[in-house]
Amino acid sequence: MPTSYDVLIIGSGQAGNPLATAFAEAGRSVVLVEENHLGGSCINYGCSPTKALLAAAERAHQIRTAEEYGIRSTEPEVDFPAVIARKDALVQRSRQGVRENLTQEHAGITVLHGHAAFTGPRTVQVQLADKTSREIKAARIFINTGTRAAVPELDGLADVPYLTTTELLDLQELPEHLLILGGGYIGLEFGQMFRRFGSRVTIVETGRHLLEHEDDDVCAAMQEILEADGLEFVLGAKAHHVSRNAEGIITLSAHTQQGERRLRGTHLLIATGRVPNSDKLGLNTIGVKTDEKGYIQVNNRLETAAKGVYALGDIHGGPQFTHISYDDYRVVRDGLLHRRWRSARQRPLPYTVFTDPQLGRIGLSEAQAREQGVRYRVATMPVRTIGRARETGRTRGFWKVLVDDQDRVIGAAILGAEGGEIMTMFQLVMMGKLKYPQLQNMVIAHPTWAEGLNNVFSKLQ
Ligand SMILES: Cc1cc2nc3c(=O)[nH]c(=O)nc-3n(C[C@H](O)[C@H](O)[C@H](O)COP(=O)(O)OP(=O)(O)OC[C@H]3O[C@@H](n4cnc5c(N)ncnc54)[C@H](O)[C@@H]3O)c2cc1C
Ligand SMILES: NC(=O)c1ccc[n+]([C@@H]2O[C@H](COP(=O)([O-])OP(=O)(O)OC[C@H]3O[C@@H](n4cnc5c(N)ncnc54)[C@H](O)[C@@H]3O)[C@@H](O)[C@H]2O)c1
Repeated sequence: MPTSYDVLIIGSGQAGNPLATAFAEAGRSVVLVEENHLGGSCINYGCSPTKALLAAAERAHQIRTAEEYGIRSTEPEVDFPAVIARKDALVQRSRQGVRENLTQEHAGITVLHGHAAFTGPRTVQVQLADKTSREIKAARIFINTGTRAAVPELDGLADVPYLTTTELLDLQELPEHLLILGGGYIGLEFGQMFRRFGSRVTIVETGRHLLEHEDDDVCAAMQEILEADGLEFVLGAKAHHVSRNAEGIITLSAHTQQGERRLRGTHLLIATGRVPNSDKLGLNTIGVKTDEKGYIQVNNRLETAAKGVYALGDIHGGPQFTHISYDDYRVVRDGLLHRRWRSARQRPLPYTVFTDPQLGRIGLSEAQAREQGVRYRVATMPVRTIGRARETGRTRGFWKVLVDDQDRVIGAAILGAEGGEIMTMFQLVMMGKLKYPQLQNMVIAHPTWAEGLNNVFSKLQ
């Protein structure tokens, strides 16, 4: 006999956890099934651990460059296991926090550890960790199962002990030379991190520039900055073979426009995107549709083709960010619990690449504005013109802001110190539909990064 609940959540991701507590607070019986760690990828092997390690890498960089500020220092000694232990402690605390929130601070939530798969309409079989199974029925089912690293078809890869970010985050020895396949978010964040820990790093990317969705000038500036930090790039490269010799040296062979390249390293990180965890969910038994990559198809209320079944977060194809998954939770909570439906397709898309300096992005890029036929003007400003930048010695990068023919901001790419925070100011400007002359004349405390808002529009093309 299946056990019945009002709500079943599959996956303890960024939408599933708050959804469980919201339904429990509204008096519904909730069961949440997680096959791995509570908290999903962001907490356990995504955003938080990465940013904890990036902070350690930045500290090493600051020590290394302290003499530029008149502070004498020696080359920092990176105690890599200690760096990993600090990250682990943070992850443990966050995971524990999620567990307590679900199981102690909210009545009415049952947490099961196991793998869930559909066996019929609104019915799920859970294979529990102790090898027993449970059948569960629920009036509403929410799929929040996220993604895992995509592994490309590459001759020889099966015989090479490659890493994805999950394994790399638990490494105990610092790679001597890290080869990274893929120059996206993960490639750049991990690349700079390991370079600063002391590894040699080579990034191999198929595209002709990094960060495929950004404007050429932004990508070129990012590449220049990272090259100055000592990262090496092989762009426009088609990797076709990989092998490892008896000494543990990995050789990655790639066709490039300059001819064949054979790149040697001690470790290989695969960072070529993600694939959805939809393949072992039994979706065909209930008629949930997926696209050709396996992402679940949903409407703007996040409903799947099966009645009463919803999909939230990365599993419906992105954009794949924690804040988007969390907003999916808000869409469903408001719609189902408060009868206030809002479209999940109409929302701003802010994001930040956490390199140093960061790239904060909101709204249209210049290429997107052009493609969409939007009339726009561009303002750019080197970060070094901001007083705060010169005082703190953080002068790298530039701000790029687009305005429409009504003088309203329609997009920003902030490559510079605190790029994510400054981008969020532009997001507020866009929300408030402010016109750029209002920013030029706004009284801003001196000397802050925000003062750039006064000046960025002085060179509006
Ligand atoms: C290295 C890395 C760094 C990142 N950094 C950032 C960042 O800085 N900022 C940002 O916004 N985003 C970042 N992301 C992306 C972010 O982690 C995800 O977009 C976010 O976690 C949303 O995930 P989700 O809610 O869809 O599901 P997830 O958090 O992925 O959770 C899905 C859960 O479902 C479980 N599960 C899967 N199948 C089943 C099943 N059949 N039964 C039971 N349980 C199941 C999984 O074990 C997992 O715990 C990063 C990702 C990675 C990999
Ligand atoms: N700061 C953040 O918000 C953050 C950080 C990390 C990850 N994430 C999320 O995680 C997702 C996954 O990150 P990612 O970096 O793996 O994916 P990505 O899609 O950002 O980048 C993958 C890159 O790999 C390249 N590539 C694909 N196949 C290749 C091959 N065979 N050889 C060489 N290059 C190849 C692509 O051209 C692309 O540039 C991101 O899309 C993002 O949503 C976000």
